[in-house]
Amino acid sequence: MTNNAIAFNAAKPLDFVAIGRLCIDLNANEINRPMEETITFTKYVGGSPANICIGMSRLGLKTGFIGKVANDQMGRFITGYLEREGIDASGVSIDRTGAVTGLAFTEIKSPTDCSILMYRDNVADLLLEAGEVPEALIQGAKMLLISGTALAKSPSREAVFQALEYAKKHGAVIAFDLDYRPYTWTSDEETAVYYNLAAEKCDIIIGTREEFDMMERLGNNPERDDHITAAKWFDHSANIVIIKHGKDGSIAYTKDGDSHRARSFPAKVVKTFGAGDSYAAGFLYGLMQGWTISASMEFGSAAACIVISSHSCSDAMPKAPQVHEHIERCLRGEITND
Ligand SMILES: Nc1ncnc2c1ncn2[C@@H]1O[C@H](COP(=O)(O)OP(=O)(O)O)[C@@H](O)[C@H]1O
Ligand SMILES: O=C(O)C[C@@H](O)[C@H](O)C(=O)COP(=O)(O)O
Repeated sequence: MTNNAIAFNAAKPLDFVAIGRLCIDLNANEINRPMEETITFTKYVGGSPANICIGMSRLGLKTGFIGKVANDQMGRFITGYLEREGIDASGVSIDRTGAVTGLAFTEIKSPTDCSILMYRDNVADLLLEAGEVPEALIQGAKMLLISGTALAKSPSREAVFQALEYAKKHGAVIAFDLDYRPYTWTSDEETAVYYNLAAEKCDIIIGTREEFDMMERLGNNPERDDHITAAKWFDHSANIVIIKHGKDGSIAYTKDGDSHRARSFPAKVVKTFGAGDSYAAGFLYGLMQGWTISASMEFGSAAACIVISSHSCSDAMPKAPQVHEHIERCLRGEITND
C-alpha cells in the first residue's frame, strides 16, 4: 500500500506548513434557520488553510503556520488556539496597522442548504508581506500548503509566491487547495491568471469541479471533462490532481496516466462546509504515511464525513483512530445517510 507519486524528504523536522488565512468562524447555533432569524453563534478558529493545518496536527503530524492576525483579542484567540493544538505559530505575524480579523458567519438552513456571510474588509490575513514569510520554516518542512484566497490581494499574493519560491528551493512538496471564494476577488480574469500562475508550481492540486471551471473559464474544456482538466497540469509541476464532486465523491489523476475514484461515505450531515478542508487534511496525511492514492482518498472522505456531521470545522477535525473507526463502522453498515 505505498504511493510512488510523491516523495517526501524524511530528513526534514516539520511535516507540514500552511500559508494563508487565519479567521474566525461564527457558526449558527440555531440550525435549520435563515440568518435573519439566527440569534447565537459559537466561535471557532476558521479559514480554510488554518482548518487544514489543524486537521493535520490532530492526525499527529508536526505542523506550522505562516499568516498574519489582527493585534486584538480575536488575533490572540487564534494564535492561542494554534499553539494549544501543537502548531508552530512562529510564522504568524501580528498586524500593526489596525486591520481586523476576518469573520465567517455561517447560516445553516438545512443540511444541504448552507451559506457563509463573510466580513472581510481590511482583514489582517491579506496583509501578510513577502518579507514576513520565514524561509527557515519552509526549508524545514516536508510539505507546503497554499490556499487560493491568499492570492486575491497584495501583499499576501506576493507572500504566497515567495513561499512557493522557498518551497521549490528547499524541495518541499507543494499542495494547492484552490479554495476559491468569489467575494475576495474583483475580476474573473485576474482570478484565473493568479490561480493558474500558482498552480503551475504545485505538485498536488485539489479543487472542486466549479473551482477548476473558474481557472479554465471553459475555454478549452466546454464539456467540463475532469480528465482534460487534470492533464493540463502534468505539463507543469503536478503529479496529482484531484477534482471533488461533493456527495458524488472525488477523482484523482496522476502524472503516470492513472486515475482513482473515491466515493463519499454516508453521513448524518449537520452542514456541508468544512468538507473540503477535512478531506484535504485526511488525503494529504494519507500520502505522507506512504499510503496509496486510493487509501488516502478514502481516509480524506471519511474525515470529511466526520466534520460535516459536526457543528464546527476546525474543532471537529478528527484524530487518526477516529477516522479508521469511522471507515470500519461505515463498512459494517452502522452509519447511513439521513
Ligand atoms: N453530503 C455529503 N455526504 C458525504 N460526504 C460528503 C458530502 N459532501 C462532501 N462530502 C465529502 O467531502 C469531500 C469534499 O467535499 P466537496 O463538497 O467536494 O468540497 P468543498 O467542501 O471544498 O466544496 C467529498 O469528496 C466527499 O468525500
Ligand atoms: O475558509 C473560511 O474562511 C471559512 C471556513 O473556516 C469555513 O468553515 C469553511 O467554509 C470551510 O470550507 P470548506 O471546507 O471548503 O467547505
